[in-house]
Amino acid sequence: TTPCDRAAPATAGLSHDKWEIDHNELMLNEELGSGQFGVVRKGKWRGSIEVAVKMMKEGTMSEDDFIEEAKVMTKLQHTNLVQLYGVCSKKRPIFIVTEYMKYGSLLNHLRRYETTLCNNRGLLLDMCIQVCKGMAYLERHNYIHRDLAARNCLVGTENIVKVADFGLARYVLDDQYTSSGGSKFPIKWAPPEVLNYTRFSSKSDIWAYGVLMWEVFSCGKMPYGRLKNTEVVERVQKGLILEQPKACYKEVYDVMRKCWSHLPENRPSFRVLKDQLLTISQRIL
Ligand SMILES: CN1CCN(C(=O)c2ccc(Nc3nc(-c4cccc(NC(=O)c5ccc(C(C)(C)C)cc5)c4)cn4ccnc34)cc2)CC1
Repeated sequence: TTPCDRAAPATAGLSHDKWEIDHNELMLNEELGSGQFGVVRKGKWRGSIEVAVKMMKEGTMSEDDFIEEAKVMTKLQHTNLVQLYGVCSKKRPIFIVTEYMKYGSLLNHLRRYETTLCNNRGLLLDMCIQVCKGMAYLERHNYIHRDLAARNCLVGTENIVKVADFGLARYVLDDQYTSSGGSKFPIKWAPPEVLNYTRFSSKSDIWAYGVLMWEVFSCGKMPYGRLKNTEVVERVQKGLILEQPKACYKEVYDVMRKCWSHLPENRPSFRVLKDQLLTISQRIL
């Protein structure tokens, strides 16, 4: 028998609905911030496990569909994915309980530690590779993120970076966020086929990953600066792409440009990208 090389899922041993967490086993502590769905708080589960708890504001999410999907999400387990431990769905608001990441979003981390990080290109490349590993795992499981960006990745101890909120975008009810014409739609991370037909795929995640790499090597700058969404759509349709960040290796920028190929089929897969980035990092580090 092959040794099970993965620790038993943290949700193992729960009630028969192993994705259901008993809210009596949760203790809520300080607020970590608020997102699309309302407040997120730090917490303790079963007295010792540090968790982040998203308290879903009523009417912000199609809850029943999400609870159904949570069963699948809890099975997605990788060192570079923020682990979904489960949900408290027996009462409203529902809670989404995940592993806790101590240093918050990658975007805020890049901005907070810009001076040290921006001079450590090896660390920036390592962060990109970690995100790529998490995304290659999702790609292997035919799972599309739909809102990959530095703001939706999280940083833990020892500069570990994990992809968060994968697939969650499908359950947002706010059409300012879901429709490509809406004010909250992540236009600057969207490829032409998403802007024109909202056609999401792992290849649209690849485009977003290219923008995430640009964010990392720009230490948290806003892509396309202060350009309005309409101006960005026009540029992307014309094939104009983001410029090479100052701190960026030439070979790394060449990888970004491949992620921004106009046609999805001309973009690399995360599996291929991971090997390319590892080869570059071995050559330059
Ligand atoms: C007062 N202190 C200030 C310093 N501080 C931090 O900087 C800080 C430290 C750790 C943090 N950790 C986490 N923070 C969050 C968190 C915090 C606020 C907002 C959010 N984001 C969301 O709730 C959210 C994100 C994306 C989406 C869509 C569907 C649009 C893709 C919907 C909702 C997450 C989630 N986490 C999951 C695991 N760990 C964390 C967050 C912040 C902690 C608080």
